[in-house]
Amino acid sequence: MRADWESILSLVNCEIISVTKSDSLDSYVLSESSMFVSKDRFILKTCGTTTLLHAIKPLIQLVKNVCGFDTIADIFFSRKNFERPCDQIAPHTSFPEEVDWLNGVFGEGIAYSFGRVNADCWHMYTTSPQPHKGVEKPDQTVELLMTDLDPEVMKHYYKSVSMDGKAATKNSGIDKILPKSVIDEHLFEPCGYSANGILPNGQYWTIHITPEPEFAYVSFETNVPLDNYKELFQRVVDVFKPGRTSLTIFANKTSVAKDIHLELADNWETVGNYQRTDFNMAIVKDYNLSYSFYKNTYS
Ligand SMILES: C[S@@+](CC[C@H](N)C(=O)[O-])C[C@H]1O[C@@H](n2cnc3c(N)ncnc32)[C@H](O)[C@@H]1O
Repeated sequence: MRADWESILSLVNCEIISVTKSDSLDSYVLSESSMFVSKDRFILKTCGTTTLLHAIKPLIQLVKNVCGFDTIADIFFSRKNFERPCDQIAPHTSFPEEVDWLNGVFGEGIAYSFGRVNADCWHMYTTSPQPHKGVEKPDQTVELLMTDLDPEVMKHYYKSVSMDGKAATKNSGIDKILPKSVIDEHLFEPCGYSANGILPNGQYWTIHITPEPEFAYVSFETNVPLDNYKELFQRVVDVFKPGRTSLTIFANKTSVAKDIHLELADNWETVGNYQRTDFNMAIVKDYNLSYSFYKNTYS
């Protein structure tokens, strides 16, 4: 199986660094982010100039060959606007190009852009409603994409400061964000950090840090089910102290987080030092979705 994953990932331009397995989830730290595989879900997160969409067709074929599954309950592709779109390789040179490519595989889909398309924004593609049922089990994903990072805070993610990944996890406070997680982390040479956290029942979180001041960036993602993410948001921004961050929350109709969007709209205009500058809500098939953008008023 590992050889199959390696072959798919080679098309994307990334490699497996390490693997952690629980009874319901296999978690992979990659050279360019992370991959999570469970019985009924596959998540691939990449960065840089990787070509993530090249994984889709071989993945569909692999799942058919190995598991006999031939129906996709749902798919989501999302990303923030690129800092340097001209550095990207086809089919990732623009969101319309990515949408055309995805439509070529899945038929005419649904594409949205949230936030300010002339500044910070977040693009999302999913398939059109299908004749079969979508994901019925509770499903939620929360993501923070952070920029304007203080070099003092980013210093933990340099080999010259932290001896290894474990030291960076502890010294930075990442280990306190979702305690009791089994953490698989990697500190790159000379800098850069990736971690996957696993909790029971297929729950995961993943953090990727690019600390170089010219293009510093941190991403946090989890599927931990909560009916309010305010404390979690606060814990994440307390660790990374970004000047700016997006927050996206996806939750389907059976998730405990399904009504969080109303709470967000009414009560999350300011969270600690953070002031919301953009807020969009949408209902996409069985999912409630919100996009918020915050600025640190102290930075
Ligand atoms: C954490 S990794 C990949 C995660 C990616 N930034 C994301 O947000 O998903 C990126 C950071 O590791 C550093 N790095 C060092 N060696 C690397 C390698 N062989 N592959 C990828 N990143 C490497 C980069 O300079 C950068 O600071």
